[in-house]
Amino acid sequence: MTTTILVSGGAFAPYDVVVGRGLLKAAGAEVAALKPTRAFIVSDETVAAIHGETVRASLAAAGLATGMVTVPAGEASKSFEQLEAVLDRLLVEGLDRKSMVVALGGGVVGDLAGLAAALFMRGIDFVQVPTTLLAQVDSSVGGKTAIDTPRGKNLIGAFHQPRRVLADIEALATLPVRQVRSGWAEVLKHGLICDAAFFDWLGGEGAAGASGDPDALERAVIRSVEIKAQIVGEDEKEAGRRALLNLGHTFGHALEAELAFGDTLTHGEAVALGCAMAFRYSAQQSLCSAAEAERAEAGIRAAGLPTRLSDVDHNFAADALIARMAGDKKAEGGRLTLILARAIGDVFTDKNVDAGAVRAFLIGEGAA
Ligand SMILES: NC(=O)c1ccc[n+]([C@@H]2O[C@H](COP(=O)([O-])OP(=O)(O)OC[C@H]3O[C@@H](n4cnc5c(N)ncnc54)[C@H](O)[C@@H]3O)[C@@H](O)[C@H]2O)c1
Ligand SMILES: O=C(O)C(=O)C[C@@H](O)[C@H](O)[C@H](O)COP(=O)(O)O
Ligand SMILES: [Zn+2]
Repeated sequence: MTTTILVSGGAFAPYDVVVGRGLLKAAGAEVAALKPTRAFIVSDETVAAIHGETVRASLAAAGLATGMVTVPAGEASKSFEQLEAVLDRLLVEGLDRKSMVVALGGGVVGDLAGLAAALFMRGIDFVQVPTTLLAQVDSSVGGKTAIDTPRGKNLIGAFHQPRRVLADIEALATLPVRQVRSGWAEVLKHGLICDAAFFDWLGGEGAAGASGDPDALERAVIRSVEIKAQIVGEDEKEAGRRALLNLGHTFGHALEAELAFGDTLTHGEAVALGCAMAFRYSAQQSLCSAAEAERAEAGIRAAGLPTRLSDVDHNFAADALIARMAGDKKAEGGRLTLILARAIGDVFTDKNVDAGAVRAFLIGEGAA
């Protein structure tokens, strides 16, 4: 059985997110239904070794000429170097404007392949086949594509919506537990943003998902995609409400950049820590109660995710973090923007955050 969630409402062509089991094997028929001249897989080396042949064979069986380019696994592949390598390969392979890029992998592959598709011949279609929990619940939906630079996270990119998303729950069976938890952070984030009952479920009946239970994972993916689809449909290009999906990211992206996008923190771990910090900062500013911030932190921690700077093996400097946060895409005219909380399930955008107050907060959190 599959569940289909429609993403629609903006200026973009509506598309389906299909969630279910056995979808990697069905990818050929799903892609062929979109009638491309050919399909070309972009993946990373780890995912290609595990799932590449299943998808390639499915595309071929559906009568599509196909091929594959891989990049090294990991965040470092969201780079100009790998973007250029992927684009060059698409040119060498002779893709045309009606060719389809198939992004097979986690958020790194989805963001990179999506940006390559947005740029190739000024934009060709792509399909997302997310193989991490994080990519299924978040990055494959909504059309944000990007690479990083040493100056910051996702600073070079484009909005380019996929034509379809195929989220195969079975693909998650091979995912290391650290990566399952990492995706769980973005699931928890969705509850924290706008669905307190969902947040409670994630810490109760649904908690088995954080250790890989497929039924709990499927429910978590479906609810997350519903939440994200609704927000993206209202505000594709983040003129307003979509910024709420950035809860925890202003802190989180600053931490990732300070760690040079290495392995110390995954994106999901950085978001988990960033969400806990956003709630604690909100409590410190008397925007939400201390009890609510503690409840948010407890829910994140229960999933085995970091919530404190002391959980990370690095000495962060408050001024360096503030400088990173000032370079965030939400910042306008040099003023910090943060997504803050009134309660679990009730967050808002503050575009006029006092950098001095954040600095004092960061020092209280243990930054130098
Ligand atoms: N575009 C968006 O809206 C959006 C949203 C959230 C996150 N992101 C981006 O997503 C990226 C993080 O994505 P991620 O957490 O998926 O990381 P990732 O793509 O690096 O994948 C994590 C690891 O899991 C491996 N892997 C993937 N699927 C596997 C499978 N089925 N079995 C075994 N191993 C598998 C990968 O090879 C990699 O080593 C970050 O760059 C983040 O900025 C983008
Ligand atoms: O889709 C969105 O909008 C999000 O903010 C989702 C985030 O989880 C994701 O990490 C996104 O890539 C961050 O966007 P950015 O604009 O801060 O780079
Ligand atoms: Zn994120």
